[in-house]
Amino acid sequence: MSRGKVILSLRNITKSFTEDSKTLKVIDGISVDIGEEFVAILGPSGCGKTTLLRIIAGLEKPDGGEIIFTSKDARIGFVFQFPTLLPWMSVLENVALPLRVNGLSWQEAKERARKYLSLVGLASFEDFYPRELSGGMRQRVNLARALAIEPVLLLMDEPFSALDPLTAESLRSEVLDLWLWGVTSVRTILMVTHSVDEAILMADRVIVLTARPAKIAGIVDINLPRPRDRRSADFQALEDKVYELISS
Ligand SMILES: Nc1ncnc2c1ncn2[C@@H]1O[C@H](COP(=O)(O)OP(=O)(O)OP(=O)(O)O)[C@@H](O)[C@H]1O
Repeated sequence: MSRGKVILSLRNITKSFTEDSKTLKVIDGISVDIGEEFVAILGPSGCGKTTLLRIIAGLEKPDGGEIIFTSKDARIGFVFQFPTLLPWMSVLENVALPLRVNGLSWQEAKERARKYLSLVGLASFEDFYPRELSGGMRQRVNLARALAIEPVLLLMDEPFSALDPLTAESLRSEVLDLWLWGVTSVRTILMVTHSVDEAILMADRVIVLTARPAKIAGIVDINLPRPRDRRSADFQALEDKVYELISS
C-alpha cells in the first residue's frame, strides 16, 4: 500500500533492449502505486533499476504497460549518480539554466537558483565553477538544480554512491531533512540504491527487485521513527528481511 495519496501508478511495465539482433528482457511486468513517500529501489546489479527510473522520467519508452501520474502537475526532478554540470558555467548558471529553458527570464531563473543553492548550503559558492568544487559540493549543485524546477517527484539514481562515506552520510541526512520539513515542492522521492543500509535508513518502503528481467520480489515497509538507529534490533531485523528477499 502506498502512503498518502497516490501520485504515480505503474501498471505492468515491460521493457526489452535489442542489440545486434539479440533481445534482452530487462523489465518483466512491474506494477506498483507510489504515494507521498520515500521509496527506495534495491536489486542486483544490472537488473534494470536505472531503466525503470528512466522510464518513469520519460527518458525511455516502455514496450508495454502504463505509467499514470494522478497529479495534474507531474514535474519530475532527476539526480544522477555523477553530477552532469556544464564546466564552462558557474554554479549559479548551472542551476538557473533549466529554469531559463523552461521560460523564466535570466533574472527570475537566477533568483530561484539562489534560493535552492542556499537550501543545499551553497549560497556562497554561486560564482564558483564545477571544477573548483569537491564531489560532495558538485552533488549538492546537482540536487539544487533538480529541486529548482520545483518537482513533485524527485528521482535519484544512486546519488550518494560516488561520494566518500562521511560526505555521503551528511548529504543523506540533508536530503531527508529537506524532504521531511516540506521546504521544497517534493512530495515523493524514488531512489535507486545498492545499499540495504541506505534504503532502510532513508525510505518509508523498500522495493526489492529480482535479477534481470526485473520483477518485484517484495516490498518492505520501514515503520521506524526518524532519525533511525542502525544499531537497533528493529533496524537489523528489517535488514535481515530485505536480504532474505534479495537472495530469494
Ligand atoms: N540503451 C540500452 N541499450 C541496450 N541495453 C541497455 C540499455 N540500457 C540498459 N541496457 C541493459 O539493460 C540492463 C539493465 O540496465 P540498468 O542500467 O537498468 O540496470 P541497473 O539495475 O540500474 O544496473 P546497476 O545496478 O549496475 O546500476 C543491463 O544489462 C544493461 O546493459
